[in-house]
Amino acid sequence: MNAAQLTAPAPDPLLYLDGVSVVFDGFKALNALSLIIDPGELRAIIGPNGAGKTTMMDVITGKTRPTEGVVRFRDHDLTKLDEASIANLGIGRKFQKPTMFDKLTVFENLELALKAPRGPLACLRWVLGGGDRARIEQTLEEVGLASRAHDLAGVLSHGQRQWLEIGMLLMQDPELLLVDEPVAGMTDQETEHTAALLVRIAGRRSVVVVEHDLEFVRALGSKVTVLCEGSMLSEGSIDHVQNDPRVIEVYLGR
Ligand SMILES: Nc1ncnc2c1ncn2[C@@H]1O[C@H](COP(=O)(O)OP(=O)(O)OP(=O)(O)O)[C@@H](O)[C@H]1O
Repeated sequence: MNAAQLTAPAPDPLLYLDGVSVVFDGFKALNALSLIIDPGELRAIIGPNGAGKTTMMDVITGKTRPTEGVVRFRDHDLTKLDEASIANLGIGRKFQKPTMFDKLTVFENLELALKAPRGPLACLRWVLGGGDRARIEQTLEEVGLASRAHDLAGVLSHGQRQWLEIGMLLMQDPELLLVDEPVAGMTDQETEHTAALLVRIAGRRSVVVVEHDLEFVRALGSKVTVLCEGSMLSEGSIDHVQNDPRVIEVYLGR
């Protein structure tokens, strides 16, 4: 490492949470949570049930307003924006249950996802251009569904449906993708494919993954944040957090 690299400033964070609390009827679902996600970073979030993982995602996407704290995406104050405005800034969220049109093909679902932000009128007049077709084909490759492009979404396996939904989110070109328990119910092979997929798509965008499956988290090879009782309990490599006595006590040791 040379002197210039040693003194190089850290990149401006893409997502910045500081002192974020959410109180539901006197109960602190988030308790002074701080979290920084860099551009292009892949981050895994783990923690026991009720730790506040979903509430954290809800705060980032504007579904839940924090009681206090700072939530910034680039230079935007997310606490002042509604869900639609936050999505338009480039934050995509994948929920556990995929939402797609079963009677359309994989390609058509991606095509529709590409049109979605253009509004209904634009959709009616919309003709698939060469550039758009190339983007759909690139996304099919990225999520590993190129060979299924012309199959109906309804006949896909559970894992393939999850990948199609990730592909549909990619069509909106998000800068930050939030992914909620992507491998629940997947076979081991599908789980491996999903880890490789998320590693592949991070870099060009940031990806935050909430997951309980620690073998999958290990396969991501990313920094891991452990939440507990609404706060950050530990952060570091999977080996670091798995050997942290506090994490073993509240999460892993049970
Ligand atoms: N709308 C709400 N009203 C009241 N309490 C809530 C609400 N949403 C969440 N909570 C509580 O806040 C705490 C954090 O919940 P959250 O769903 O964020 O945890 P989690 O880490 O995602 O858990 P899991 O792994 O089980 O999904 C829980 O105790 C939950 O019961």
